[in-house]
Amino acid sequence: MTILTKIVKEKEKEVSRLKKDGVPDKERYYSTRSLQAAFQHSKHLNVIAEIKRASPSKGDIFTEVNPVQQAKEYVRAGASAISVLTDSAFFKGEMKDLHDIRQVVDVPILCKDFIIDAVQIDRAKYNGADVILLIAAALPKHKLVELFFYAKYQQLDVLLEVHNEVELQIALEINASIIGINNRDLKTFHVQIETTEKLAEKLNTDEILLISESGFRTQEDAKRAVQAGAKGILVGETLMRSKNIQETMNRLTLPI
Ligand SMILES: O=P(O)(O)OC[C@@H](O)[C@@H](O)c1c[nH]c2ccccc12
Repeated sequence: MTILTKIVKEKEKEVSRLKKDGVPDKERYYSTRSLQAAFQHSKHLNVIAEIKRASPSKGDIFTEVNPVQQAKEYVRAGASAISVLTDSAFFKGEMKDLHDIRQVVDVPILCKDFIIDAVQIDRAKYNGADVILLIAAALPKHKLVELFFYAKYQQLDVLLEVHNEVELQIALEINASIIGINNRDLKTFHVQIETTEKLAEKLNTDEILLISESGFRTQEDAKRAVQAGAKGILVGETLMRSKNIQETMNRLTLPI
């Protein structure tokens, strides 16, 4: 069984619990901020800085992090958006992290989770997400379509994540306007920036907002994303391990 299959199985249990208990805090309402508008015409590479305590591929990364302080520091250092891993079973995150961060930062916030049901979209929305992630590899097309439109209806932006040509084709058929190319294969954990370079050729990046995800460490990596037409990069581990977030951000925030 691949790790993705394992995670999705765990999510099925989480969804049944959520449905049974109901989504808490339904009364909260946040107006959402568009990541698309903020990124599409920007003159520099936008960094989506991620709060990532641990991961199945790397184990513990920075479990004692104070997510609110970390997010504030990201924004101070120039992050265009914050990604919060809210999965607890595999990434040691919590929905509360997202909620708490929403109280203190003004940039768009991405709820990074394995969404397989609309109830998770409700929960993300009620906790202050502006953008949700949908992973093409995790869902059949009809389900992707259903969740995509449900998120739109909830006025959320959708980052549709793909890793190969078949998934990219599906994203294009759905008319996704923000596409994330994950350089990491969620089945093998193998990471290569080349994935973005190869798949980006099949996209009109003037019309579709391209985000390159995973594996960014050096300025050279960021340069390759810019050359492929990406307007943003999603960076987790490198920032979580950084001893000087400002310096790391400066290194990655290249002009476009
Ligand atoms: O830590 P990295 O290599 O910078 O990667 C960040 C981000 O792209 C990665 O966390 C990610 C991309 N897609 C995902 C889907 C689920 C969980 C995590 C992810």
